Amino acid sequence: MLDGIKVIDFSHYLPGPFASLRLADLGAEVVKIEPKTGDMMRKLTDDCIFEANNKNKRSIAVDLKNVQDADAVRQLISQADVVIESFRPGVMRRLRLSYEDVYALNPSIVYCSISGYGQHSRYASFGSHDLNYMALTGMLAQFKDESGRPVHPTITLADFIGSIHAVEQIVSALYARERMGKGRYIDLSLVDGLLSMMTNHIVLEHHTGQKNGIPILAGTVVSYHLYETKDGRYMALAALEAHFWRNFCAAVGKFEWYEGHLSAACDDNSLFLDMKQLFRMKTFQQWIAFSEQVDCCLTPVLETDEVKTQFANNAYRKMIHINNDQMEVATRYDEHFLRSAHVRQKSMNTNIFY
Ligand SMILES: CC(C)(COP(=O)(O)OP(=O)(O)OC[C@H]1O[C@@H](n2cnc3c(N)ncnc32)[C@H](O)[C@@H]1OP(=O)(O)O)[C@@H](O)C(=O)NCCC(=O)NCCSC(=O)C(=O)O
Repeated sequence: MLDGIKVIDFSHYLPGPFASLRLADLGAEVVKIEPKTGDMMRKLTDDCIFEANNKNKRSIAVDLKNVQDADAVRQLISQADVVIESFRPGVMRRLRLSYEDVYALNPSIVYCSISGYGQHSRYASFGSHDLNYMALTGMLAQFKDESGRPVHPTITLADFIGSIHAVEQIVSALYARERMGKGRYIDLSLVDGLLSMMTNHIVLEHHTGQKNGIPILAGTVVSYHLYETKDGRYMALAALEAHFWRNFCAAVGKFEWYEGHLSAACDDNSLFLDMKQLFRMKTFQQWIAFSEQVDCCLTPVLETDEVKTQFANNAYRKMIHINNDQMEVATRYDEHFLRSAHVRQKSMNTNIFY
């Protein structure tokens, strides 16, 4: 879909690389510009993480502070459609690779700067990471333990949402360029991307005082809740509509529960106690078997190593697959793409990492 689009990607860590991976998987030709010392993600974590976020791209290692290397990169940019960078604001200007510098070389460029706080805010010069963005947007406050302490997230939501936000903006800018003949600059803040996911929480609290988002989706009713099984695993029941709840009640032989569809998930409610007891009567596997028979929005809460095996649909869609002995997760479903994707491309010169 993005065949013929050339992306020069200076970004490091996760948000920019995952954005350019998505563009590569959509057909763009991506050249990753790395420092000669390597991307930080190579140093901070396992190689497989670097590979997973940078497959399907070419890569060159250059010293951007060296005049010859910088000129070679400018040459690449002059023929490119998109530039992505995610340094602290000001870095690209010092390297003489700011939007204005690049625009002078290639006025139709779509140039996306990814940062924590935007390019010009009071906080722009501060370094920052996913945990900071989660903390500053109210997102982290959504994950608390029973004593009210925030739980350290084990997924970098701001990074991933920022990547998708960047792709959305870049693809829109490319589309606008088709119609109007002009590129543009995108000032993409990871906080902004995450904040937009807090829309419902912020709006609802402002207008009604209601905390923690839409109550009916936040575990407050019996039909939309997590239940523990006999063997200590969990099932996610999301029978929001009356017909799903009816199906559930019928399948467990409890027609008398029907009226309690949206009753409170609290221990004062005998129906909730009965539901908890019911779920503790069967094992996780027995509830999985039940969930595959009854159309009631019931699913197992899977561990990471189970997502491929315990939900047949994930295997059927081939989003997770083994390619040349490497575990891969696709960025989108497309039968043709999945057959041909992820062939590692050849390096551009002798300085390359792969
Ligand atoms: C991630 C950062 C905190 C890292 O901060 P720093 O380590 O202090 O790096 P900076 O970006 O300030 O500067 C990078 C420096 O490396 C130099 N540099 C970079 N590439 C090159 C090459 N190829 N050659 C020579 N020099 C280079 C660049 O010129 C800068 O030098 P000087 O000009 O001499 O300074 C920051 O980049 C940042 O806030 N970025 C925006 C938001 C972001 O991406 N956050 C991380 C999300 S990922 C995440 O949260 C996570 O994974 O965890």
